[in-house]
This record gives sequence, C-alpha cells and structure tokens, in this order.
Amino acid sequence: MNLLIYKTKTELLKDLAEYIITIGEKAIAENDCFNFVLTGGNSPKELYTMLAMDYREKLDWTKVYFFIGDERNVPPGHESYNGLMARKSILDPLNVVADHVFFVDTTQAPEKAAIEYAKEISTHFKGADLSFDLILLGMGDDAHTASLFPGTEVLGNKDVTVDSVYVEKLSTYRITFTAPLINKAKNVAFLVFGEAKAEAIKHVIEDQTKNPELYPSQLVDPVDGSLTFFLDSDAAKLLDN
Ligand SMILES: O=C(O)[C@H](O)[C@@H](O)[C@H](O)[C@H](O)COP(=O)(O)O
Repeated sequence: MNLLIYKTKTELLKDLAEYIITIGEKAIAENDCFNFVLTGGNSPKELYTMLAMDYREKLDWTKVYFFIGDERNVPPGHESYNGLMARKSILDPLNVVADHVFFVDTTQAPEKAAIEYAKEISTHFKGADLSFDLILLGMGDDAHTASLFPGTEVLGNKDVTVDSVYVEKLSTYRITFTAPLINKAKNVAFLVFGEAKAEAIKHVIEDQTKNPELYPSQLVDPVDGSLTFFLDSDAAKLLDN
C-alpha cells in the first residue's frame, strides 16, 4: 500500500492526474487499451476536468474504456447520476465515443441494472478475468467506498461482480462493484481530501483489527494489484506519522 500525502488539493490532483496518465500509457502499450473505472461523488470533478483540459494531449484517449464503480438508482439524466457528472466533466470534453463508455442502465430496476452491467463488463473482457487497469475510488466520511456502505448486505458478497444494494441510511438502492471485483484490479487509487474524511482514513489505514462492517473501505485490498491513497494533509491529519 502506497500512502501519498499532499499539502494542498492542487498538488494532489496534479500528481494523481500524472499517475493516471502513466497507468494509461502502460496499459495501452501492453494491451492497446486502458480500462479505467471512474468514481462518482464530488471529489473527482476537478480531477476529471483537469484530465480533459490539461492532459488532453498526454494520452491517446481514443484507447480508453470508461466505467463507473457505482451508481445511484436515479434516471440517467438526473443531476445525481454519476454517469452524468462524468459525461460533463471528462467524457464530453474528450469526445469519448459511446461504445467506449460503460455506465449503469438505471432505467431498469436496480437488481436488473446490476445484472446487466455485470454482463456488459464480462462481455467487454471477453470472458477473461475482470481485471481493470485502474479503479479510482472516493471515500465517504463513514468510510464507505463505491456504494459499499457500513452494515449493508453487499459487504458480504464474495463474487467478482456488480450488485444492487438497499442503503437504509439513504433510503435508496445503489448499484455497485463488489469488493472482490475492485480487488481484481491491477491498480486501485483512493482520492480523499478534506478534514471530514480524517476519522475514516485513520480507521481504514491504521486499524490493526479490521472491521469492514463499520469501515467498508478496509475491504479494498487488491489481490495482485497496487493500492495507493492520494490524500491531502487535512484528510491525513489523524494518521500517526
Ligand atoms: O456514488 C458516490 O457518491 C461515490 O461513488 C461514493 O463512493 C463517493 O466516492 C463517496 O461518497 C465520496 O463522495 P464525495 O467525493 O462527494 O465526498
């Protein structure tokens, strides 16, 4: 596990953008494509815009396939649909073509949407191991990641798949990568900044005895891949030096 702590969010985002480009270049050199899973939420918006604007010429974006690690149970045009945020901040500015975008079809019921999304991903990987080149993750102040929320059934899903889950505290369904699917990735990177996340980060990174029911991000432990935390000093403030 790599722990990278930055004084400012700007420094963090620049380094993370360069990290993403480096992984993309390697994936394209090796397999002529870069399978890149975006995180939802607010944290990545600035990063996505930076990639689309400042790093437009730094990667052959036509070789990138974009996925989303979790989705809310709202229509695709809804303002809180993660896919819409991704379209606005990076996909449309980079003119990404439709068949390079794999998002959750939330016009279907959550369970069906999850099954369909898992099928699409499996078809994309032509039945081979579902091993993404990079999965970008955010983290909530309750230590959830993707839609792996504390105390939810999906935490116990041992399948390498996409699942639907009812999240009591939000009174809504979510569709999410399971922890085993995340852990199949070649590289996983958390993007976490701000003081509100400091308590969660401390538990996720420093707890000797893991308690993933309470701190689901502790489930992220790639089988063969790399795990890197990109934190600002506020999010890292409770960590022992
Ligand atoms: O659908 C989502 O909201 C995300 O995938 C979720 O896991 C997010 O990464 C965290 O909730 C952090 O969200 P912020 O970046 O908005 O703090």
